[in-house]
Amino acid sequence: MGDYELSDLQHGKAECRLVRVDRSGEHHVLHDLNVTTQLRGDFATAYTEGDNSHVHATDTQKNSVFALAREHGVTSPEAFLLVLADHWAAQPWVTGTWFAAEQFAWERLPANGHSFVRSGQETRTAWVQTYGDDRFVLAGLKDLVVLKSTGSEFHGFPRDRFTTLAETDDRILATSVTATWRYGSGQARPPEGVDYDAMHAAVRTALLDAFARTHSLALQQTIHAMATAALDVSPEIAEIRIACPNKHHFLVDLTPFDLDNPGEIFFAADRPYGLISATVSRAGGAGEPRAWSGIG
Ligand SMILES: O=c1[nH]c(=O)c2[nH]c(=O)[nH]c2[nH]1
Repeated sequence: MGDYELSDLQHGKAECRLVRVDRSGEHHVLHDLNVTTQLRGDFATAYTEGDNSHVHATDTQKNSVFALAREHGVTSPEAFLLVLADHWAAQPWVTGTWFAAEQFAWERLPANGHSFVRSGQETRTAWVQTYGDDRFVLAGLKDLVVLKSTGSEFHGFPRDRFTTLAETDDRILATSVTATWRYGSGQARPPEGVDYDAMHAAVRTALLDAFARTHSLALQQTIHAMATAALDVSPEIAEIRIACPNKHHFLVDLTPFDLDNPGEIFFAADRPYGLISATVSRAGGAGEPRAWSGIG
């Protein structure tokens, strides 16, 4: 047998679907989460020898999601993941943890205080990672689909023998935003007292506003404008990553039908699509690659 090294081991329960009904007020409040747990630590002998004496069963981890939700409630996904992190980081053989949550939005129906309709196309996301006593909190959203029907140009790109794309000074710009930002200010700890719900709402608004207001010369420029608008929301946001597919809309040639097409009829292609991303951080701020480890 060769000489091999084992690394990057982690285990946990993926996609625990947790719904919590808060009945404390006059109207019920729903939190609908998809929670993933992962533990890192001294678990090598489970892999090399099948010795499970250090393995916190993924079933136990799943149970902790539901029981800790009952004990601590769920205010925001970030706060709930911090509860899980504090619990698991303190267990034997655990040197690090990684928790992720997707949150689906529900809106109360007017008829009464306990009927809901799923609202919002996008999903709110959150991650907490621990390395010993260090804590990192990331928040974000995905599948935020936006479109502007003018105010977008694309020209000045290099032309070579493979280039066929026409330059345009008026096109549809459409994308599905994935944005992830890190709360922090230098120390490997999230800032104290962050209102994660309010902050999330403010960043979402800033992203949408920047998308709408930026007269775009490239999706790249729009991404940069959205990222800087998000950082402008609060000094508690240290860095943000944005990834956007360019959902191409091609003007259809209607001349075979003796029709003009003054920017009215488009073919919405679903693939291939451009895929454009960037991270924007505060100048001089320490990047924290550990906070992003494992996050796509
Ligand atoms: O905004 C754009 N950025 C690109 O990099 C690109 N490439 C492309 O073909 N169309 C576009 N549009």
